[in-house]
Amino acid sequence: MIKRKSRENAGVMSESLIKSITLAWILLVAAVAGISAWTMHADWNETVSQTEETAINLSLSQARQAEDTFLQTELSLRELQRVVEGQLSTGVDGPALSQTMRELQHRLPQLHGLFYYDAQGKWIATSAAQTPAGINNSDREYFIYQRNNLRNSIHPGPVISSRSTGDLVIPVSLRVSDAYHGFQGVLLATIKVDYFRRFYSYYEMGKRDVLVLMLADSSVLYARPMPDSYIGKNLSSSPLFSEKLSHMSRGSGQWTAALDGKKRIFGFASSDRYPLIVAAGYDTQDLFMRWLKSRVQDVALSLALIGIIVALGIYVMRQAQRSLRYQSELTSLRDELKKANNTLSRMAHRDALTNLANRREFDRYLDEALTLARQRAEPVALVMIDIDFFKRFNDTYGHVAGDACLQRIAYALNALPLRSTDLVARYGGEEFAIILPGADNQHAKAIATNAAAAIRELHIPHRSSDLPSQQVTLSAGYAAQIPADEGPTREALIAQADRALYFAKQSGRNQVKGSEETV
Ligand SMILES: Nc1nc2c(ncn2[C@@H]2O[C@H](COP(=O)(O)OP(=O)(O)OP(=O)(O)O)[C@@H](O)[C@H]2O)c(=O)[nH]1
Repeated sequence: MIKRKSRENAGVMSESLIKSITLAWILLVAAVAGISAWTMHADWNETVSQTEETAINLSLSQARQAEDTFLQTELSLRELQRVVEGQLSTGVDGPALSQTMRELQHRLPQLHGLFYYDAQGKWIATSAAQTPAGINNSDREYFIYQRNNLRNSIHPGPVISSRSTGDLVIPVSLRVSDAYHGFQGVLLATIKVDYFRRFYSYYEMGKRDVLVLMLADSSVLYARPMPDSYIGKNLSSSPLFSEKLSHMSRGSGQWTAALDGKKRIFGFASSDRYPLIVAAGYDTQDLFMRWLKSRVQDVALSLALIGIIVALGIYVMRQAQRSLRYQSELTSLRDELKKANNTLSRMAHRDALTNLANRREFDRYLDEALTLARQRAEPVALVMIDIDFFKRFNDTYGHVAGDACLQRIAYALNALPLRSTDLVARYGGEEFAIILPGADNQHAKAIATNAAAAIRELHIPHRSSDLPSQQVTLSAGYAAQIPADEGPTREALIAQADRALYFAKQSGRNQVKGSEETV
């Protein structure tokens, strides 16, 4: 029972230890994985914000560059406007104006051409080598815009294909008015889309990164590295126009480009002077792959660390299981040893047949009782008991029955109403003894008489007994002494009780005699 309990305890302990190790292990792996993931996440966020910063800076510089390009163009147009408006009353000198235009164009590499159309859209002057005949430009967007708009401001329009050369150009127009603000035609400068194409090609960008120049109405003027088919595309569905530009002139963010449906990290800037916007977008997937490549070492280190922890955890777990197994085996070995010790100790002090104290224990206990009695000046009594005609019982009923009879007698003696300090022992063979510390003759006689009666009450048949009851009986002799300093010794007390027993036998058996009767 005790053994099972201690095994159960060991089992519960080992289970909780394994649970603790597993929990600590999982927590450690989770902590390392969490810290690594958090570090990577923070690093990626830092990369994104740096990229946004770069995108804003690129957009700003390109917006400034576009602004300069348009400003130079505006200054040229203003100069031409002054000349044309000064000649309106006398009639515009087309060839001279064309010459001025050629000189101006020569100074500005972005210019594709300069033109003046009168109020009906007829070509009056151009920087081109010759004025094409029969072409009318009154249907162009810029012409209609300037005719209907009294504001004296330049108007960059959506990209068109030049009617003179077929090139893609950005038209920048300025109204010509007379003194009464009457419409007197349109001055037009066309800026080569190729100018921006060449300029944007100087920047090192990824294959899927974009740099886009747009008008404020969201139409594309040029988008690098997209083909020309993207020019003129309307991007009003982009978050750039639907959210960002409504409350900021420059900024950044991540969104899916309306241009081609790819997710990018954007920076954007709009011109303060002209309705122009530049956006630089870095492909999120490309950036992530580049970032991941640069972090391969960190990822490998984190994975290696987690691997080491997992391996260590498995090793510790195995060691713990092994030592727990050893511990459990040791516990059960200890239990078995304890049990064996108990058995040995019982065997050393107990009689194997009757389980009463044996002769060795009898001697020890009687010595102890005598020493104690000597110290306290109290008496010690001893009752010696011998079964009557037991040889005959064995002869009659056999040795096995004799053993059983002795066991029943021992049980009955042990069941007598005795004090906790009294001791019943098997003295030897069919002889028993009762040590009664603190008992006088009277007490000892009572116990001996009770013992005789108890055996009689067992009614064990004994047909070869000389006694008329033909049942097993006992004879008992008792002696009580207050031990003096020099005696009595154990042997003396035993001898006294033995003499009384001999007297009881002599007196016919089945009776109790005291040592006082033998004197
Ligand atoms: N069955 C059995 N018999 C035992 C045991 N120990 C001693 N005896 C027997 O007890 C008998 C004792 O016989 P005796 O000493 O002659 O005494 P008795 O026959 O009882 O005669 P009285 O004492 O004079 O009445 C012997 O025959 C022993 O063999 C035992 O452990 N088991």
